[in-house]
Amino acid sequence: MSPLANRLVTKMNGLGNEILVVDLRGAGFGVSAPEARAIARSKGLAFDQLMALSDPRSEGAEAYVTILNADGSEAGACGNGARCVAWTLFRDDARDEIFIETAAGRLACRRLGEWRFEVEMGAPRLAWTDIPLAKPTEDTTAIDLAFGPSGAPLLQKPAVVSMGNPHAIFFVEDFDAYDLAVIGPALEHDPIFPERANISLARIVSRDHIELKVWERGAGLTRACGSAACAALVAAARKNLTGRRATVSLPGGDLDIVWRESDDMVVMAGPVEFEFETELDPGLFADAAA
Ligand SMILES: N[C@@H](CCC[C@H](N)C(=O)O)C(=O)O
Repeated sequence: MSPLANRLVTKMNGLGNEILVVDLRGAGFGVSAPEARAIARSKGLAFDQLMALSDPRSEGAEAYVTILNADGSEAGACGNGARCVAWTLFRDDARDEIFIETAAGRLACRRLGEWRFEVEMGAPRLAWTDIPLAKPTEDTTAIDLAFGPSGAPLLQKPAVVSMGNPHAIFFVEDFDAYDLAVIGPALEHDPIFPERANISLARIVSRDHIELKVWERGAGLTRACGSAACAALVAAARKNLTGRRATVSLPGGDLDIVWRESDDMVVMAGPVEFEFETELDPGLFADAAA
């Protein structure tokens, strides 16, 4: 039987990005890719990202967080998930700031209100090797990629940004001309992205407002993606389409993003929602090798 059987999980969402948090600190085991896929396939617990907490690896951090997409792949960053993890950690804690660790680094999380949190998502990584791209590319604000969806204007020259995970952002005017569910999978798997990529369509509304839709690597179309919102603001600011602070409107709602000049840090603020807590049914893992 899977050691995850009967473990307590917390179902939350960040702007409709479906998040499952499982606290495995002290347990001595994590969540395997087949186990993650089995939970994601289940009726009541389907998630976009599963945030698995294990023991912290450095002084002063509350937990190390492994981020798994619905397809079982691991991601370096998840902004909406980080806010949900912060909510679970702040639940019985009077402090207003804590630190979590992820593959992308140590993130400071702050409570702004009962259901609102801020996360320091790290500095963006902008070299082609950081994304990574398959070939040397000097200008990562407009890479050599074009895609011609049927019945819509050509998509070309996306900006790319790593927030600890790879993002490609196409700035478009005809925001509603594209079916991201159709073009997303092809772009996610384009050979220019050896580790695949999260694909965004962005429309500049004003110098401090961006509209964004995201096809997520390993999860598909989601209602919101925090790291994509950070990447979009960085890409827009680098292209001088916005300043270094903007509201990013996603289908699930708004995130406030700031790219701090003083230390290069990208800071994301937004809400979370608690849905329910339950134990993992042992039956879920009957075919977890699949
Ligand atoms: N929804 C997340 C991003 C999750 C990871 C992403 N799909 C990847 O594989 O890089 C967010 O809120 O940032």
